[in-house]
Amino acid sequence: MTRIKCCGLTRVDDVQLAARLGADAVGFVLTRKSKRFVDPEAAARLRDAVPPFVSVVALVMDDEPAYVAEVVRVLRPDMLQFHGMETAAQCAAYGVRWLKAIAMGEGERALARLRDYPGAAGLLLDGHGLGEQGGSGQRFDWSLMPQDLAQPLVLAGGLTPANVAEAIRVARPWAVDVSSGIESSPGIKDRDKMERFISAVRAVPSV
Ligand SMILES: O=C(O)c1ccccc1N[C@@H]1O[C@H](COP(=O)(O)O)[C@@H](O)[C@H]1O
Repeated sequence: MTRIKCCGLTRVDDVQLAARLGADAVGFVLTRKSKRFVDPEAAARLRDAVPPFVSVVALVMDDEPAYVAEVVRVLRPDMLQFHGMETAAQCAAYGVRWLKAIAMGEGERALARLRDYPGAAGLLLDGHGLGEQGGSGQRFDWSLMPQDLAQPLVLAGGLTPANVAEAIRVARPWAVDVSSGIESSPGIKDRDKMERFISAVRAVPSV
């Protein structure tokens, strides 16, 4: 069964809907560089709407260590997602399990970076280019998804209700992560798109 993370939530209703529909994780974007930014206190209020057994992921991107420490203190996320140029040592500095996003915009050349984060709980392959911002709906060549890594891989970037089943068949990820593909506008999730996305993932037979 492919796990599902819905990212970039800014409203309690969307958090509750994602959980009701069966999302395994919800993501809050804590970096001010994003159109989906929520501050640590607002994210903590959203967290209070997350039921048991649904994970809370806090996304940061090349943010100051003091700010990331504040996010950890106020929000108490289950996991941090580093979406910038952070090193493994920087990601590991907070005593919280972490995911590292790998920018797959340059195609095959990006694969070398997958070996740089042995301490990550998982690696998230996103369609943006190195040094560019994620969450922009860009996809990459799913056939580049490695099948021989020990760490769980999360597929992200430009996933939608219409393409996610095919993406899973090609890339065979541990989990998928979606933001813009289930939105009506940045940070505002669309009920119908979220329902169709989660149904499409669940309909793919396990391998
Ligand atoms: O969602 C954002 O605003 C964001 C900002 C900065 C870095 C990453 C961001 N989102 C992450 O990007 C991927 C793909 O998103 P999309 O489905 O293509 O819109 C996903 O992991 C989001 O968590």
